[in-house]
Amino acid sequence: MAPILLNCMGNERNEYIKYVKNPNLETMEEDILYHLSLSTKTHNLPEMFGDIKFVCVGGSANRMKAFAQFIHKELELSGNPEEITDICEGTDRYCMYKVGPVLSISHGMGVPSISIMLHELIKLLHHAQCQDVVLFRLGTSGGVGLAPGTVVVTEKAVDYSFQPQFEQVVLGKVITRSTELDEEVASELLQCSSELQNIPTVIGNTMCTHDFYEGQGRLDGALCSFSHEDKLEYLRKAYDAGVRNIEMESTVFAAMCRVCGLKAAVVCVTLLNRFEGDQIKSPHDVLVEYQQRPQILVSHFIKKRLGYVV
Ligand SMILES: O=P(O)(O)O[C@H]1O[C@H](CO)[C@@H](O)[C@H]1O
Ligand SMILES: O=c1cc[nH]c(=O)[nH]1
Repeated sequence: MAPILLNCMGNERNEYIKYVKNPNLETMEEDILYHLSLSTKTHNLPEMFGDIKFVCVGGSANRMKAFAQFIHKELELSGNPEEITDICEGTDRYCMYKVGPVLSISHGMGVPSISIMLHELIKLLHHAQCQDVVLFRLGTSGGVGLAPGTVVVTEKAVDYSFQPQFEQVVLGKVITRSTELDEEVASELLQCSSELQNIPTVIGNTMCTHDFYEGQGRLDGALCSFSHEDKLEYLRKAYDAGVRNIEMESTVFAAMCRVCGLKAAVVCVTLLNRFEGDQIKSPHDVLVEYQQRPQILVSHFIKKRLGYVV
């Protein structure tokens, strides 16, 4: 017989939801999701979030608010999309908007920032007893041999040595986790891109770095310890290993979702071709339009899954 558990508001539920992999959580009276400004005691998480089916994350708070407003219109939901409220307004670390079955959350820049958000988000999905959730990272990136504005659906999220792995230091020891993403979701996204106009999309490997400048082989940081030739050689090696774009969160995103049994995809637009330069020179309106491309693609995916389009 399945064990009887109490959910976060004290009601019975009779099956384990396996999104978290931490037995300590079961013994805690209250779980405070500090950086999201939510808690199992002060919020009815199943009521607030139990119907979530899609979670979209991205670095910038403005982008994730714009995405929430966009998906609100696309799903033709009632209410004014301009009036959606930030669920995490009690903190300025992250923003979070819920639009029907879609949650849109910002994660800031880099692995430490997204990983804190993911710990609390995954616990939130667990406490809310969400089922069959798909996560997307909607980001920007530097292209490797691609025209600016190309959307890359990540096949493998790889580290600086082009390996599909994420290394985390735990109690002074390095733990290595696989960064495999969901193949079915990636191929469904590619199919979606073929049904849309003006969303040039490729599938390829995404390299995740811990820095935007030296870590991505840029010559224009405050520090630079290598030559133009060294940079091009590294980018050529990356290209030969299947890397088509570079960003700063994909490996930990893929690794944490995978361990927790959550289907996930990474969809990033390229802002420049790194073989041609380091500075992002496109005008603001062009960059805004580029950033909408992953949103349009993922919105199409969501609408297809929900039966809005066939
Ligand atoms: O556009 P976002 O989602 O922030 O992603 C990319 O942009 C930031 C660097 O400018 C890094 O966080 C990188 O991963
Ligand atoms: O070159 C780029 C552009 C956006 N984000 C990155 O991490 N790198």
